[in-house]
Amino acid sequence: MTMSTFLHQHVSLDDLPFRDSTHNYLFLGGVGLLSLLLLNYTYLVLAYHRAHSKENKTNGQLPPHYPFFLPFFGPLLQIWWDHGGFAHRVSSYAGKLTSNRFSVFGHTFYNFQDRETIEKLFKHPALSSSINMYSYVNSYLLGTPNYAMGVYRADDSGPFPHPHAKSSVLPHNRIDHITHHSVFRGLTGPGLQPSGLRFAQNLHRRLDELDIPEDWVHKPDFTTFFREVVGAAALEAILGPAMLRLNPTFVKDIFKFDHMFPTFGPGLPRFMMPESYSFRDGLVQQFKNWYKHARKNYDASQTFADGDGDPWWGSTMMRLRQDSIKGADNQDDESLARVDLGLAWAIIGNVVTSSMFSAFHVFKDKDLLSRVQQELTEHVGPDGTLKDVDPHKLGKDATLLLSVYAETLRKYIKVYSVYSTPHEDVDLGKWVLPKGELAILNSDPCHRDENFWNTRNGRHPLDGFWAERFIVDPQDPDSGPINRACRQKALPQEKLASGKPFFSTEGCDGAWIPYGGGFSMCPGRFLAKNIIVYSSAVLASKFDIDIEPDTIAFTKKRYGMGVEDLAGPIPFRIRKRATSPK
Ligand code: HEM
Repeated sequence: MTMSTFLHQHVSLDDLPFRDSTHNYLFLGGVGLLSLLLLNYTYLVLAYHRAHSKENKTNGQLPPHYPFFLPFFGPLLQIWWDHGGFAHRVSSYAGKLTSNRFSVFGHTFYNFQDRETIEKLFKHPALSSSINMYSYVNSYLLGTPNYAMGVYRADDSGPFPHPHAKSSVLPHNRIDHITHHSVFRGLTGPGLQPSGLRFAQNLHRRLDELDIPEDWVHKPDFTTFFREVVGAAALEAILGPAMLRLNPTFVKDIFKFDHMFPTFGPGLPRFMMPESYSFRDGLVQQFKNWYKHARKNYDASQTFADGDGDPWWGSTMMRLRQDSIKGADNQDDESLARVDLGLAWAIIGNVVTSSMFSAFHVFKDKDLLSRVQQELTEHVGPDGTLKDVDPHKLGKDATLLLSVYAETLRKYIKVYSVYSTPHEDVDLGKWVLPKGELAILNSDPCHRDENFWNTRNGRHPLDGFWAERFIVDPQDPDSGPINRACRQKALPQEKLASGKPFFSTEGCDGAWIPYGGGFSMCPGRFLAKNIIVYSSAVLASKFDIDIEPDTIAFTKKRYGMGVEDLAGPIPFRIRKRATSPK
């Protein structure tokens, strides 16, 4: 029976709201579609609850499908409207973090958020590669040309020195391993301590150049101050002075790029965002200019005394990437400049604003500030100066500043990390991740898990900032980051025996995850910690700072990429401390 016959037999047109039949057909079609959608949605909701009711009874299940009213578009509207709210809904069930999957435009995402699963996921060797994420970032966000993307898309050999047994990728095309090896060497291996020391020198030099007087000076924006001082010092520590000298607008440009970064996410073509595309091309050109110059001038004899840096390539890591990455098929200056742009973004993308927030909280709370200053005096001695302190050492010893650092990342880092399994299904205990599927996890719901974190019975809510959250006081059983019921790991005996309060993230493995986790965990995490702790330390010891606003507003435009975008400037005033060390 056609729609028309059905209408004539069962429905009088007078019952319908429109005079002409076309509109009435459309109206009825709409009602029919809506009913189908409602029926489908009711079924999905029931299936969802049913799946969660068995959640703790069986192992190896597929995570339940999170129900959406519009099947194909999934959560798009919710993400657009309130990404953070959606992330929390899709990550919990009956007040507890859990795992769910959802689909957008036919792509399924396995959203793993319960702690036990996250811990298993981080340890599973089949999930060690971030090559999928890498491919997406390189092509969509950085604009790496298609001819060069082939090796990224084809590499299923994994990040380890030995390729996966089922992979046939040639050694020189093992781009996953090649890139990881280079950043591990530069950021977690022999390059780490020298980079930190170069950062410290650059930071002191840049602050000295500002020549801040002993009388108050007003500045329009604390974030811009951090970009120009901490951001530039960090970039120079890795890319070196020549890059910044040759491209005087580079520091400003990379932060502008950071701001526009999310707009490249959906992969819109050039004609829809020509200005952003050509701005990004301009940045890539800055890298290419630098390569030419560094190749011409580099001389191994000029390597710095730290054994890692040099005046042209900045660090051994940047120099070695020239050969290792370009050794893979179809790589050239253009493609290398794109991935180096990505690395430069990674250097500043989160650490600069996180450093700013760490300092923001230290200076906003006068009591905290004086305890930080006291801690620093104990480190450097009454006549000492932070110029003599290795950031790597401070990043291990400064208990209070370390706790401020960890709490800053807990509160402000809202980041997705992505995992995939190209060769096999992965057993994660309660849940399973099928071969070829994409797992995601989001730090935000974990960082605000009321069931896990210590809030001292609600006195230090997770939306707030508690500078001491990550300090364990052996004399106080209620101290430390984890609430009593969730503490599973024993704390280091020698630290407890010392009787002195100490910094700890012990036992927070699947809960404090600002850097992702597992093998593909952020390799810049140690440098990031040292930068954040050292920046607050230097400012607290050298300057008085009054920050105007008490709270900070965000745009919500880059939820899931780390620190969110600030909605406006943070005016402040600054002066040199009368007792400031040199
Ligand atoms: C607060 C600061 C930072 C945060 C929150 C952060 C977070 C992250 C996260 C979540 C990832 C993805 C990890 C994964 O896929 O599991 C990542 C990757 C990466 N980060 Fe960081 N990061 C920070 C600072 C830095 C710094 C300072 C550097 C460099 C000096 C850096 C270099 C990198 C690199 C190179 C990657 C890609 C690693 C790969 O090859 O897969 N990060 N970061």
